[in-house]
Amino acid sequence: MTDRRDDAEHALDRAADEALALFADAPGAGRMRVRPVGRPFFPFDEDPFKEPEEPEAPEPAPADAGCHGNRTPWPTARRTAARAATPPAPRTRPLSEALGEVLAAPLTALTDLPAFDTAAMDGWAVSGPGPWRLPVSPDGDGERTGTSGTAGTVGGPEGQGAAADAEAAAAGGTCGADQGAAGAGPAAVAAMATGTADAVPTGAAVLADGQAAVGGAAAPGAVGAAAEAAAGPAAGIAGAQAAATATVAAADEARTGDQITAVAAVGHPAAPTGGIAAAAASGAEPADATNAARAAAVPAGDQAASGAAGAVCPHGQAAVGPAAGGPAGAVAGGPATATDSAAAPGAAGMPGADDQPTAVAIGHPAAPTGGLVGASTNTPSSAAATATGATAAPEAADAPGAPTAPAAPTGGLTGAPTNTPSSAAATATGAPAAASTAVSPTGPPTPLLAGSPSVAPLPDGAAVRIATGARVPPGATAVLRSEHGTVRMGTELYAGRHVDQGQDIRPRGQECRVGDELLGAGGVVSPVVLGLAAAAGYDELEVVPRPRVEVFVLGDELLHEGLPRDGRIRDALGPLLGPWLTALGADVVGVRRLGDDAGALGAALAGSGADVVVTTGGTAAGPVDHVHPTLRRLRAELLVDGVAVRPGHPMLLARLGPRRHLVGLPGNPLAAVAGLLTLAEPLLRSLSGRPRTEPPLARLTDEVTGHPADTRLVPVARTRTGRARPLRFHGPAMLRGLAAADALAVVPPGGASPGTEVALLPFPWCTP
Ligand SMILES: Nc1nc2c(c(=O)[nH]1)N[C@H]1C(S)=C(S)[C@@H](COP(=O)(O)OP(=O)(O)OC[C@H]3O[C@@H](n4cnc5c(N)ncnc54)[C@H](O)[C@@H]3O)O[C@H]1N2
Ligand code: MOO
Repeated sequence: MTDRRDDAEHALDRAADEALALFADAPGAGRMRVRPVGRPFFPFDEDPFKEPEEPEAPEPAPADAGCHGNRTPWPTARRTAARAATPPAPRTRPLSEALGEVLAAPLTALTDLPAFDTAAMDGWAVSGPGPWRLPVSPDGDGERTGTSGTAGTVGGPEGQGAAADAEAAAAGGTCGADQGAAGAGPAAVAAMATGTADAVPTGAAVLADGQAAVGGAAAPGAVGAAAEAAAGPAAGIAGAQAAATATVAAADEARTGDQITAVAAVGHPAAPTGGIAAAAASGAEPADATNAARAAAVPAGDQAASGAAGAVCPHGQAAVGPAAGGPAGAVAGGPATATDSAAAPGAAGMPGADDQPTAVAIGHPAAPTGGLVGASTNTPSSAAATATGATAAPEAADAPGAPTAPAAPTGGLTGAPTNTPSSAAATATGAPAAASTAVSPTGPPTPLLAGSPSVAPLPDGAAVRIATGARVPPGATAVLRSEHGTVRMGTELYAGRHVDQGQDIRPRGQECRVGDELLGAGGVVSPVVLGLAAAAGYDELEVVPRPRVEVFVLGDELLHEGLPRDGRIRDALGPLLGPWLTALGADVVGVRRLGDDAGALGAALAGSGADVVVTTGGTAAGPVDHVHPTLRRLRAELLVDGVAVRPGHPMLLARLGPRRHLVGLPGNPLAAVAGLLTLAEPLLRSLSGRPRTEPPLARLTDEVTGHPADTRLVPVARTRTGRARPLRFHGPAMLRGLAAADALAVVPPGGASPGTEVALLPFPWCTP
């Protein structure tokens, strides 16, 4: 059946081809011949894509060129178009505006990539052969398990607070986009925790949409500033931003042993009253608690609190244990995963703020004292603020009146529509005393997170929790994946399998070194190039500006909507050409319908500021074909006036002035596309700085009857085996074959037999 249909199709194709040949007006119609199989066709024995040895000046069209004159051979026409113009001077464009433009200079790495050794997996950075010792909390507590964090869920009697255990926050303290906003709702929120920095790099900041959110570890001096900022009467966004800023700055200066304050601030853009909920943790020095309390003392107060905790989302819609609370603050319950915590009833009780139903409490079970704070921000690249130091008060989870936290599908913290590229992390502990580093035997098991500014060295035999993307500490020899490690006694880490040196560490410079050429000049800036450029440190790119192109659609018979009627037809080229030209690298500044009005065409040409004007129709010598007369009047120079190609032979290329050109496309739609790919494509390629490329070749599945003297351009579809199948409905006025095609095949005079290799002019949206 298929074969018979194919046969029928091919018979139709052949009939159409023969009809075309019969109507051919070129001399030598009787000399029809078929090229031998296996030889690429380049009409006139010349490769149309090959650069000649000597650059040629464009040849002016012969005086008698045109419909019946000495039309330019197709390969020459393409070369002439390619040489008609040169690219303008490059310019610098921000990344956000460079898409589709062409690199004027090579893209050279401004940094090593990765910029530093990073963990490729979540797990532990380890030094030397195992087993390894893990850091421990001051109370001797270590990690509970090899792979999951511990957390308690609770709200105090006053129902306030959220605390995040370091593990839990890192693993699941998220503000997933699917999760409902909770906590402070539209109000701005700030959450603050005090404690002791347990590692130099702790803390960082997260700002999303500019409104929000920091978890920061701050030196004592900075704590007050941050607190003040957060507590400012402006509250809301301003306060949150100020807090964020202050905390970021402070975090950079934090040193081991510093008393720190983790501040998480979120301002919602729509915050009407600007209330800030500040959550202060204790388990720290009283002075810090005071600062924290100051931060909490917000005029709008409905969410203000001390001893409360916050889980913060970058967009600020979410997630805090917002309400006021007693000094007892948050409390911690038993072990639980972050997810459990989030879903747990009463996890975040908050009476007195009925419309703030949620806060998720994740208290560290081992936290010795005081209210605590966990602030967790989350973004795609992950961020979390963590705190420990909650006081155990298991009964608090059942506090009457405590609203139920919504069952968040994932993540330990309440969610808000969120996720932004910015990210950071903060860690704080409620440890009242001594300094600790990531590997201190007295320090808590603090994970190293992506975005940490610096990393303390890891001594031989030690291990520390690390997240994917985090800097690997100096001295680390490998990363042990979390699923491959087992923690015993809380402080000993065993590998379930052999760990190779360097395993799961992405070494600095693995992808490129600073100065490496990532892409050559002439590359088109694709979405991927934008990403690569950003990763490599670029804010802007040097590009060739897109040529400005204006399309003039000529023809009184054209309708722009509805069905053909009264002898009039729809304009098929206006809708087709704009996007096609854009895909060829043009900046299409307009598509104008000018009818068949010589005056309007002249005025439009004279007034156009485009680098290239593309006209459709009016190229022949009919009574209302105004293109030639108008070009003559404007003293335009005809570079190509008619091409020995079917369809489309009346196509033309003219120079309107310095750096201004016109491509005249015939009105028949397939003829117009033939002109587009013969003249406009090479002209735009040159103007936009795109390099010339070798045409793809493909063998024909079937014979194509040739024109005796002219090149034929035939719509073809690529088969699964890479052959080119000539398509039906390829008459000059048709679009149907073109719509099913991937390319136009270049068939030389005389035609081509099945299996013959021909050059293709691919459509930009199809892979060759
Ligand atoms: N005496 C001769 N007449 C013609 C010759 C020739 O050599 N000697 N060549 C024919 C060929 S080949 C072509 S192609 C056309 C080119 O003519 P024009 O460029 O002047 O185009 P028009 O006459 O304006 O239109 C031709 C045809 O296409 C239709 N058309 C025009 N614009 C559109 C559009 N935007 N969307 C859809 N269809 C369009 C128009 O209605 C006509 O049917 O000249 C032959 N004549
Ligand atoms: O070949 Mo025309 O018939 O250029 O469309």
